[in-house]
Amino acid sequence: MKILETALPGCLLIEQPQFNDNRGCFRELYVQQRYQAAGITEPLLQDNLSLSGKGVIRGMHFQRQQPQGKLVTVLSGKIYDVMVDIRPTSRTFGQWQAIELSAELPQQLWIPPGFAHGFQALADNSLVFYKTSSYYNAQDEGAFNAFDPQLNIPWPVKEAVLSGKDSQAPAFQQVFNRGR
Ligand SMILES: Cc1cn([C@H]2C[C@H](O)[C@@H](COP(=O)(O)OP(=O)(O)O[C@H]3O[C@@H](C)C(=O)[C@@H](O)[C@H]3O)O2)c(=O)[nH]c1=O
Repeated sequence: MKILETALPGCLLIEQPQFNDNRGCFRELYVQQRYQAAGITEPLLQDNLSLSGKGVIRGMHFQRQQPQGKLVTVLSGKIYDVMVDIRPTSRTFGQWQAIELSAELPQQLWIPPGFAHGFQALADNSLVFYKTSSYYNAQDEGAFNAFDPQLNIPWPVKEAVLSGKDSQAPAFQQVFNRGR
């Protein structure tokens, strides 16, 4: 397993070994001991799965009191995954990074607690599996608008599909009451 640092401290791109043979392939998605040794020490408590058609944007989401670290794996299709640093004392507060994850490559993304997260599906049937370090709590959820001009995230698919909730999400500055 190869761990690659990203531009945002704490966010990691993980390259996993994949074993191919005449039947197909095999890959371990999470081995607690190994991930803890790689610095992902949070217990991963919940597993989530979402399926999206091309153009779907989910985000930008976070939890306030119980921030969720997320270990993201794409099982089919391809996504443009975006993380935004919302740790109040971070020197990269308000900065974002995007990484493409495809089911064709044995990669994962670790987004630690303290980041907002969202993605756009770049292909139909994009199946995204992610483990989280704290439980989902609808009352604790926060969101800001994926099209916030301050962040200016260049979502690759122009015909975007969002939930009603996400399309009405407030601006980044309105949520955090400060700029970058
Ligand atoms: C996220 C989540 C949603 N739900 C429910 C609430 C709602 O009825 C339905 C769909 O919820 P949402 O519209 O919030 O789903 P979605 O937009 O896919 O939300 C997810 O987006 C990505 C980017 C993340 O990072 C996740 O943490 C999560 O916020 O599923 C749960 O029961 N448990 C969960 O953990």
